Amino acid sequence: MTINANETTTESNVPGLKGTTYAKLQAWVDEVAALTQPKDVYWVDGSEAEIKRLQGELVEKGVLKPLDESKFPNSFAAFSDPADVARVEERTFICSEKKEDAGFTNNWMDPSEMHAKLDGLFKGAMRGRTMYVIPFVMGHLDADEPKFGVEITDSAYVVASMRIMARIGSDVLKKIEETEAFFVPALHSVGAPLEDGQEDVVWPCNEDKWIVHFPEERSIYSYGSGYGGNALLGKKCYALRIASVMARDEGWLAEHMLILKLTSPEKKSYHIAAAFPSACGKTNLALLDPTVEGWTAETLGDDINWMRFGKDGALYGVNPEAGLFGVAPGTGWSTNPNAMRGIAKGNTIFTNVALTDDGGVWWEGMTDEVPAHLTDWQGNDWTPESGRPAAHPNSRFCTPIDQIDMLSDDYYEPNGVKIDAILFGGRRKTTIPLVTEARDWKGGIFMGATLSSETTAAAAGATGVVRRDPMAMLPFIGYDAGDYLQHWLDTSAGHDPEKLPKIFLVNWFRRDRDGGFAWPGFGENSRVLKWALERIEGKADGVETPIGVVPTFESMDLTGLDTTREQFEDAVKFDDAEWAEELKGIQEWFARFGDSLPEEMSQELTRLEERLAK
Ligand SMILES: Nc1nc2c(ncn2[C@@H]2O[C@H](COP(=O)(O)OP(=O)(O)OP(=O)(O)O)[C@@H](O)[C@H]2O)c(=O)[nH]1
Ligand SMILES: O=C([O-])CC(=O)C(=O)O
Ligand SMILES: [Mn+2]
Repeated sequence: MTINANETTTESNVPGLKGTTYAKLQAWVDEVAALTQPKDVYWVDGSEAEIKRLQGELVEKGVLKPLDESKFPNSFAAFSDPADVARVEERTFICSEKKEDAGFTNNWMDPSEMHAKLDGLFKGAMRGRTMYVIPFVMGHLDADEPKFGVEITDSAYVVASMRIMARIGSDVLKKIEETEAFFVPALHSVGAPLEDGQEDVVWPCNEDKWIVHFPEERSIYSYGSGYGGNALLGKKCYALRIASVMARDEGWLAEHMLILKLTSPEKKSYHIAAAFPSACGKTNLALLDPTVEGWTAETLGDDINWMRFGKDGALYGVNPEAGLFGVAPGTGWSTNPNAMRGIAKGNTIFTNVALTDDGGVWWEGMTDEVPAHLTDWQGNDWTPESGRPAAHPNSRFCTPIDQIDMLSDDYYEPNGVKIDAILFGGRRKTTIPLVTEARDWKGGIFMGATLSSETTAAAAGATGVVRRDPMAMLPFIGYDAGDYLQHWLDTSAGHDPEKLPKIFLVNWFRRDRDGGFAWPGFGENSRVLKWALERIEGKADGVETPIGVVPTFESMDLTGLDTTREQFEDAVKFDDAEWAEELKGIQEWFARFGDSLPEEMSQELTRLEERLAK
């Protein structure tokens, strides 16, 4: 077996690294190679020459379809197996030493039993394939304590995607070596070994899927899927599940949040973090085009926010990712022009979108006009009469974040930005008003703890079912959910309440009496953010309800919108009957925590019960 796939070539600019001087890493790579038996091992250097070569190979194999250069330069479309289109929560495990440390929200298996299981699955799993070694860092390489990882994968599509989503390659490896740093070992295989002479398929994967985390070991194993959050292990697996455990142990917060900077007409800037479940509007809000007069927005992150308290007592957040892995459907020139402009610059991998006849891509909501003919994500002819979506509902674009024109310079700040407000939000047709201000910090944590949302296509399983999703972290908390809530309370305890971010609950998805969206959403959400920031400044009115303060018709800047008082009421109303139902849902939810529910959360529930009973 050669150490580098192309070691024997004589070109001077041969891409790839020649292994590592760091014995601990080399030993792990050797051990994995011995187990998985790849045809060769390739160390990813992250260079331009390397990615060009990989893209060429992927195009030749039909894994990537190049798009028309004049429309989407250096961009490609990939099409997954129809059974490998989203995260698989049922197949995701937290294998803590003790079952109770995984909590009731996670699947658990005894770590030694799981290791035995994984050894069996990974044995020979990479036969006939190249094993790629990707050194990566989540967050900045010059952060105080850079968070390193090394992903081993047998998928070149994963390499190409990781190169967009994280900082990878030779600089990272050099720093790991120099500092003999701790790194999270993250092993991925599509689980489709090739026997001698066996032809590969375009999207190899395995029916049997395992997404496994060992929190104490800080290690990740992913088997059987090539898709997004299952396979790009720096993202959900590391930056949320493993990082949430690191954060618990080290006193910080790893959250499923966007970060947005907003500047008022008076040139005062604020940073807003917002936690919404998958496919509930993070990327769209992160790329907000404000419609409200005089306000400007800049992006810092669209999915993950690592937060720490600074010496000054304020909370600082940083986006550890380098790309966007955004939901394509609904992202369009009218709803999200900032995303569209970024994508149009190219260097993008699209997965499971539809193809236009002239070498472009299309998905539902991209343009108002629907093309007369497309090739759908499964390769079939498609016309508007086909009666099925052309793009998969969870189709995605994977684009470097620095292509976003509105990217804030603060994105490059290794220790992050001061967070002024936190929004928790979900997708609810009823019950949850457009925006509600929490009474105080603990009331806000309660809002996050009881957050609920209808399920979406971002995860396999039924969609449209209301479920509780604490801080939008239900599928991503790497330990016990009650301990996670307690950690939010503990890390913030003792801090000056004046310095803590103000918390709001939002819902862009409420329906009006006619069944349509009660609020126009997207860029118009800037009006809601303006109201929230004016509440912080003590400048906007609101009405007290049992759940918190909601805006009055007069307090919300609706200039230029034709929203009537009646429509606005539909969006913001607090409804007794809906809340009688909601309370039951919250009580049932909290009952599931058993002893691990923080005392302060049951106190908050009692207070809510009292206010609702009045
Ligand atoms: N009605 C309405 N739909 C929205 C709004 N914001 C986002 N959406 C739609 O919600 C879907 C998901 O939005 P995203 O912004 O991609 O969600 P996300 O939270 O980033 O999703 P993940 O990347 O899976 O974590 C898209 O189809 C959007 O068009 C809004 O304000 N109103
Ligand atoms: O993880 C993925 O595949 C995509 C994503 O961002 C999410 O589902 O939240
Ligand atoms: Mn997103």
